[in-house]
Amino acid sequence: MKVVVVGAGAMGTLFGGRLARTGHQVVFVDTDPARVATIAADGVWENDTPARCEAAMPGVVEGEADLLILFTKSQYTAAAMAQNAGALRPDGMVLTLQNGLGNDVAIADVVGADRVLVGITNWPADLLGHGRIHVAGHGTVKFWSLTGEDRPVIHQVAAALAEADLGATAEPSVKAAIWEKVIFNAALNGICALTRMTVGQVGDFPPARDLASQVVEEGIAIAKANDVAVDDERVRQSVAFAMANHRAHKPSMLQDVEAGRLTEVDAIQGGLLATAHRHSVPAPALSNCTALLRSLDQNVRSS
Ligand SMILES: NC(=O)C1=CN([C@@H]2O[C@H](COP(=O)(O)OP(=O)(O)OC[C@H]3O[C@@H](n4cnc5c(N)ncnc54)[C@H](OP(=O)(O)O)[C@@H]3O)[C@@H](O)[C@H]2O)C=CC1
Ligand SMILES: CC(C)(CO)C(=O)C(=O)O
Repeated sequence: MKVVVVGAGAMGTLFGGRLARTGHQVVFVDTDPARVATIAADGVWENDTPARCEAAMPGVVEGEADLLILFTKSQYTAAAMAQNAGALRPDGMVLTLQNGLGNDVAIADVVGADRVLVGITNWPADLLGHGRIHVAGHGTVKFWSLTGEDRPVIHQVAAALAEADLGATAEPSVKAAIWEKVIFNAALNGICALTRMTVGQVGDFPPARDLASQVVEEGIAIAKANDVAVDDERVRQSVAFAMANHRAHKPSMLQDVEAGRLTEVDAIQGGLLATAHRHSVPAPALSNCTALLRSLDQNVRSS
């Protein structure tokens, strides 16, 4: 396959690098000229393992790609799609495994719902420098078509990701998994970003761990009020699993805070909170975390 990875950060580097190592032609697209130049010259590196690939600025690649994998932060989804949809051949597909709610719809607005594959991943990747990542544990990928239809391309993409050792499965009931992930991220990414603790440190410190549990319980109630059949125990277990096994990982939202970037609060905590308001579900812990994260973003905007 010819694959364009839009967003050459932590996750783009992981997915693009592994696909390149299993024989796919991978082009990274990123807005940072220094990052693009470094990847074009040196390829990408996962720990000590390199992969050769191409790199380009947005809007330069045209017309040939079978698959575009979007790994920008959610606040840049619409802009990144507007700039890079032309990289796809007319029936090429877009895969989003980004965190948060609403990325799928923003992509469908540009290419049409029948060209969108949507899902989740819990691979923990930390960006060390341009084209260089550390992967703090193992993860999986689940996705399906946005329209819900079963199509051969879903299985072709799943096979390519599985062959690249990304633990991918095609999963028709992905909607519940997406909500379970957003609840997980609202709790863990938010509290790690606010406290600057790693996942393991939050798990070890009872006040932080209890706050994470409150956000999880509120998130479960919000999903159910919105008629999404999340599995309560699976959400709790996923948080406990990350606390035990992804101990050193700095969630992507903490990486944003440390780098002085805007966070994905509007797509993650904000997406859940808007749903809570629509269904009049009380969510005091989520609401307070959202206000604090939006305050951090406000600092970034005014600095
Ligand atoms: N890191 C992780 O472990 C995980 C992350 N995720 C999710 O995956 C997504 C990507 O996260 P992550 O890889 O950590 O993010 P990063 O911030 O590391 O990477 C995103 C990259 O996209 C670039 N970018 C921004 N706008 C555009 C654009 N218009 N066109 C092309 N590139 C652009 C950014 O540049 P710049 O920095 O200059 O803005 C940056 O290099 C997020 O939704 C995140 O929540 C999901 C699971 C795990
Ligand atoms: C890896 C994981 C699951 C940890 O919070 C994540 O989604 C992130 O860092 O954004």
